[in-house]
Amino acid sequence: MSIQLTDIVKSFKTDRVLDSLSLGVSRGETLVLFGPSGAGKTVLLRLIAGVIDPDEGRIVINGVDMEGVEPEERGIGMAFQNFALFPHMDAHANIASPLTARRRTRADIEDRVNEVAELLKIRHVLGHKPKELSNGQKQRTALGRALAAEPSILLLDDPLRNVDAKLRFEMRLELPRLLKAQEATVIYVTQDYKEAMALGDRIAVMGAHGIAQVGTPEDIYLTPADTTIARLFGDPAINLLDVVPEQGGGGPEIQLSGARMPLDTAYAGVVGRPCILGIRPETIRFTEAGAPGVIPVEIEAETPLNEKTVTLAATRAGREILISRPAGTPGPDRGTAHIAIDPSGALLFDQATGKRIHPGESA
Ligand SMILES: Nc1ncnc2c1ncn2[C@@H]1O[C@H](COP(=O)(O)OP(=O)(O)OP(=O)(O)O)[C@@H](O)[C@H]1O
Repeated sequence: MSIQLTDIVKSFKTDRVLDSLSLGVSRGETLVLFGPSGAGKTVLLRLIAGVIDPDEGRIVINGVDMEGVEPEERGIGMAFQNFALFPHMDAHANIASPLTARRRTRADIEDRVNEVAELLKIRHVLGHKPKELSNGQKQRTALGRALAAEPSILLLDDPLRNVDAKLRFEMRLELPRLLKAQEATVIYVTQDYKEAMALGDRIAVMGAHGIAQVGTPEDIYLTPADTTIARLFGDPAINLLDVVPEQGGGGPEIQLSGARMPLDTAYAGVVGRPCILGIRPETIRFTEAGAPGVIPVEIEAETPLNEKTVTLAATRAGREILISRPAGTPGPDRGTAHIAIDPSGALLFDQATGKRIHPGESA
């Protein structure tokens, strides 16, 4: 492990922001910290950087306990939300500053500055002073400086927050390559789930009391620990319907719109238990009436969403369901339509706690 946090506690007055948090990040891994405002993401980065100290717990970096180790001795590069650029230097000099300090050759510095400026799309403003840069450009310059320094550990606090949507999209595609090429261990904070999924080897989802779930983007998307996390990932959001599974002829099933949707037989233990059925909009498809498990719905509205078309439909009981399909593929007109839900993608959560019910779990 490159970074190992064990039982970290941090309070401000009576407010316990981090409560016994443990987390390990492997060498070369990009770990995304994802969560709502106030969850303690920045506090966690500041603790690792050594700007503040934990009340309890241990921080070990590359095998060395960091207690008493000054921030500048920790070998960490940072780009925080407040840009902290040198105001009298242009963007080029700001990005080059860690390399100049290390007395790298001029040609070396030029190559490195141009490489990060190219990636961050700021080559055209390299001659500008911070006051002539937009917030998004300042943020990218600060990120460029952190990248140029090539630290073995890089802490990035929402570095694309002020960057417009189109650039964010492009950087989501390009940043992972650059971070991998750096071979740095990266902790990357964001509130944008798409950024989290694009950049993270793993994602740590932070809730009110620390880390709610850690896993690969796929783990978090396909098997979220609870309904809150399920809702945070996905656009359109996951469908969540209150249901009570029943015993059918071939195994557990759910009644929807007068039809019967079979559940995986591993869910036999949930018959009679109040559950929430979670269905991702893209796992539902329109189909013909008549086949077993096909559910009739009324189409209410349709809207384009980026590269998808999203349909709002209602069951006979008036429960609304979102269905998404690739834009340009045919869909039904208004009126009655029929849908099929892939049971292998259906998730079940406990109605009382919101926690995901694992297949094979008994009542
Ligand atoms: N120096 C401080 N003094 C008092 N409270 C603080 C201090 N630093 C952070 N906090 C509190 O700790 C909590 C977590 O703050 P933090 O900035 O880590 O949240 P965050 O998850 O990074 O949010 P955001 O995404 O908005 O940056 C907040 O309630 C904040 O008010």
